[in-house]
Amino acid sequence: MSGLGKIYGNGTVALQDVNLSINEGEFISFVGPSGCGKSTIFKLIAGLEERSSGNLEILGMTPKEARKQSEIAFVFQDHTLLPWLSVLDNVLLPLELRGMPKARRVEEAERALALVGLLEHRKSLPRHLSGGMKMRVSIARALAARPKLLLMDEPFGALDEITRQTLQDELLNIWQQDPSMTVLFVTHNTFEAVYLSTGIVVMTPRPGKVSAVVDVTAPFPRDESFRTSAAFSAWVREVSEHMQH
Ligand SMILES: Nc1ncnc2c1ncn2[C@@H]1O[C@H](COP(=O)(O)OP(=O)(O)OP(=O)(O)O)[C@@H](O)[C@H]1O
Repeated sequence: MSGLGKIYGNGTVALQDVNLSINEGEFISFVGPSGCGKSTIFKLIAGLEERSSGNLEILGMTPKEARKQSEIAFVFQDHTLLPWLSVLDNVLLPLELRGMPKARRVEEAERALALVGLLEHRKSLPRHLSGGMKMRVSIARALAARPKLLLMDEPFGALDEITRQTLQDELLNIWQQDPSMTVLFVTHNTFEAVYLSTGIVVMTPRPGKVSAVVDVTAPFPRDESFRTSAAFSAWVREVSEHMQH
């Protein structure tokens, strides 16, 4: 992103001069006050909104090209599963829309469900699953097409703390299995950002700009001992301080 700006039709300046370069395979979290433009950045990346100024390139392509080639997938806080379809059919749906042959579709969907530990629930309906399980299905649906870029907008915001931490570990495991997959993650939770990320982008209040990028250089795999370490607290403090300035 260089000089990236977004002014909505009603005149709201959501983003101003955002400059950011993210390497393949990174796990980058975006934190900042409500309304600072985090979701707007995602919408521009996803090609759902047009930028007003500047440049944005994804894997050497425009957002729309990247989306067409199924290089981008999303996970939102609201799991958006179709209630009348089974777990497997929910995961199959986007593959079907892309015209993937049936046998391959089932193979990819089952691979993704196995990654999130839900293969044995493939025939269940969403209403028979817990909140954490629905989120896992939503992650499986995003992973089924093997995206190069995974956009996650506050995916764990509605979950209880224990489930949230379990899913954080599962997500890190999945990400580590594919070194070329880049994850961009929006969260309001500084602890979550530090635990998951290789880097954290701290944004200013509207109009959103990048106020700091904090590298979290702790090695992977990460576990409870990282969460309780002095280094972890120091990174949380650093991010919080940037958020207050
Ligand atoms: N379609 C739209 N039309 C007009 N203004 C919009 C539109 N979408 C977002 N905005 C405004 O742009 C600003 C940035 O919104 P955005 O949703 O990107 O922020 P955010 O950082 O994701 O917020 P939150 O943390 O509350 O989800 C806000 O002031 C919002 O009201």
